[in-house]
Amino acid sequence: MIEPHQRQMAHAHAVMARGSAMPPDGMPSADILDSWVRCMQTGLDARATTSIEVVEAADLAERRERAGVTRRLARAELETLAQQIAGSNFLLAFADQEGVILDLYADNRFTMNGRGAGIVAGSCWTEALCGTNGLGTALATGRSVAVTGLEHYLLQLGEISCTAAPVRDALGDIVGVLDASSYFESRQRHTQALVQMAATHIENGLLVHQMRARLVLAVHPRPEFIGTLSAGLLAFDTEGRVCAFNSRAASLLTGLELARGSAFDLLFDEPFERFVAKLRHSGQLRLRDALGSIVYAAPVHLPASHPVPRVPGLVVHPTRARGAPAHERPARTSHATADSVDPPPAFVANFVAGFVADDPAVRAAMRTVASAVRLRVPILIHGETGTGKELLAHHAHAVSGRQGEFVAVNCGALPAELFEAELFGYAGGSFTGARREGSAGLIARADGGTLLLDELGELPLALQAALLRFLDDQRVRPVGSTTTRQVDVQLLAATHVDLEAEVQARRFRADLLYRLDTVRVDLPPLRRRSDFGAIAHTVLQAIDRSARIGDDAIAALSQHAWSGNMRELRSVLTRALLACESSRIERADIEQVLPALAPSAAPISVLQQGALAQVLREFERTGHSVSQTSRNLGVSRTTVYRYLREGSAAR
Ligand SMILES: Nc1ncnc2c1ncn2[C@@H]1O[C@H](COP(=O)(O)OP(=O)(O)OP(=O)(O)O)[C@@H](O)[C@H]1O
Repeated sequence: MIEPHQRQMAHAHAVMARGSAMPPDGMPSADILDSWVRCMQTGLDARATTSIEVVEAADLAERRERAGVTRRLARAELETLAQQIAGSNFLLAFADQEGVILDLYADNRFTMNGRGAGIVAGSCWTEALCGTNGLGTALATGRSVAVTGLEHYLLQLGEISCTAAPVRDALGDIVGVLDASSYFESRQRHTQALVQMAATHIENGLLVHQMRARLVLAVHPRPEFIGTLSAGLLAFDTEGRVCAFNSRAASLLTGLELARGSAFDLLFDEPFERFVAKLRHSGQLRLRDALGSIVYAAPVHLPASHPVPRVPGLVVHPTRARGAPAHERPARTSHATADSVDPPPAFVANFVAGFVADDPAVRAAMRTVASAVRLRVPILIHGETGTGKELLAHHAHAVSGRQGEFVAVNCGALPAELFEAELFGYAGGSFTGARREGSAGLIARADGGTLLLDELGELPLALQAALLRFLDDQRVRPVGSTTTRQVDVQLLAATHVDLEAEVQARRFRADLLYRLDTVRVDLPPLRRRSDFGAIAHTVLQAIDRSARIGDDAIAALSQHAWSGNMRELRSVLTRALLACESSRIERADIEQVLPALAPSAAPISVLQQGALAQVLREFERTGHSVSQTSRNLGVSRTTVYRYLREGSAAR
C-alpha cells in the first residue's frame, strides 16, 4: 500500500519533472525543501539512474586511518545500535566528513533484497552526487535529518528511509555522520532518537579524548542527570578558560557567556582555583551560575596539572584518563530489544553472555550503570539475594571498556584485620603470617579496572572509614607501609540489605553511604520480572544445554515467590530435571518439586539444621569453591562464607 506521504512526494516529483524551477508546495520540512533546491541548482536529474561512486580501496584505507579515534568510537556505537535495532531490516553506516562510508553494519535481509545495494563501504553520499539523502543532507545542513522514502531527490532511492546525525569534535567541526537506513515500510519511530543519541555518545567520547589533558566537567541542574547524555560537558584549561563544550552544555547554560575562551569565574559564582580544590575533595559540587541558577558539576577527568588546592586539609587526587576506547570492548550477546520503549537518556547493549535483560527495570539499570562508568562515579547496586547484582557488575566493567581486571571481593568473607590487608595490601612482615614480599592488595589489582565490593552491608565499621578515605583520593596505603600509591579504580558496591536502616542502627557510616549512593540501581526480584520465561529458559540451558521446558511448566514456576531468586530457580530447575523422565520439563515435574520447596526460603532453613556439616561437605566436594557450593546448595555466597567462618571459629 502506498502511504499518503509517499503519494504526496510522488506528486512533488511529478511537478518537478514537468519542469518546475522550484520544489512544489507541501514539502515536509524546510531542510528537505532547501536540499531539493540545492540539488536542482547543481543540475542533478532526479530521474536518472545514478551509480553510486565508490572510492579506491587505498583511499578508503587512508580515510579510515585518518578518522582514528572518531572511527573507533563510531564503530562501538554502530555495534550498540545494531543490537538495539537488530532484526528490523536496517543498515547502519558511519561516513567521514566528505560523506564516504567508512563502516557499515547491515541486516542480511536489507542487503540481500538489493535495495541497499549501493550502500557499501567506500561509497560517497554527498548531496552533490546523490541528491537529498540522510548522510549527505546531514552533512550539508550540519543537523540531524530524516529523509523518508520519496523525499530522496533521486527516485531510485525512493524506497529507502534514512535518518542521520552529524558528529562534531570538541571544537565543533563536523568529523563524520552516522546513519540508519531501512526500507521505507520498515522504518521505526525511535530510530532518529537512537541515532542522535549514538552521535552524542561519539561526540562526548571525542571531547573527553581530545580534552584529556584538561579538566572536563559534566554539568546538569539535577544531580541524578550528571552521568547521563542529558548532562553538558565543559573543558577548562589550567587558567580556568573554556576550551570546549558540547551542545548540551550550550543549551543548559543558555543566557551565560559560554564561548571558547570564556572564564570560569564569568560563568559561575565561584573562583576557579577554589572550585578545583573542592572538586578534588568531594567529586561532585553544587554551583551557582552567573544568573543565579543551581548547577551540579562532577569531574569527568581532573588532571594533576590543574591548580593545586590552597584550601587547607584538602587532598589532591589526580585522576587518569578513562579506560580503553569503546571499540576494544568484549563481544556482546543480547537478549535486550529496543522495540517499543521510549528513548532513555543512554542506551546500552548487553555485554555479558547469558545475562537476560528483557525487563524494563533491568534495562534501565543497565543504562544507568553504563552512564555512571563513563564518568567513573561509584555505583551502588541494590537487590535481593540472587537477583543478578554480580552479573550487572560484570556488565558495568565490560561496558566501561576499562582494560584492568574485574576484582570482586565479598565484604562478609573475612575478619576486619585480614580484610584490610587483603584490600589495601601489606608491607612484607607487617603482621604474623604476612608474606615476606608483602602484597599489593585487591584494590591495586583492580587498578585500571573495576572493584566490586559485594555484600557491602557486611563491611566492618573499621574498614568503612578506610574505604571512605580511599574514595576521596583513590590512593592506597598498604598495611605497615608509609607510602601511598595512586590507583584508578571504578568502584561498584552491591548489597541486599537496607543500608539506610543499617545507618540508623549505627552499623553503617552515613558519610560512606552518602558517598556511595551517588548512583544507585535497584534490581527487581525474580517474582516481579517481566522476562521470567526468558530467564527460566536461560538458567535451564546453563544447567543442561539439551534440556527443554514446556510453557505450562514456566507458568507454574512463575507463580512461585522466589525469595532466593535466580539461585533458587536454578536449584528448582535442577531438581525438576532430575525428577523428569525425559529432558523436557513439564508442569507435573515442577509440581513434584515445588511443593517441597515452598515456602521459598527453604534452602536457608535446610542449612540451619545441621547446615554447617552440609556446607562444609559441599565445600570440600567442590574443591573449596564458594561459588559452586552456593550454587549447589541454592544459597548466597555470603551464607556460605558465614557458615565457613562459624565452622572455623568452632574448630
Ligand atoms: N539476568 C540474568 N539472566 C540470567 N542469569 C542470571 C541473571 N541474573 C542472575 N543470573 C544468575 O543467577 C545467579 C545469581 O546471580 P548473581 O550472583 O549475580 O546474584 P547476586 O545478586 O550477586 O547474588 P548475592 O546477593 O547472593 O551475591 C548466577 O548464577 C547468575 O548467573
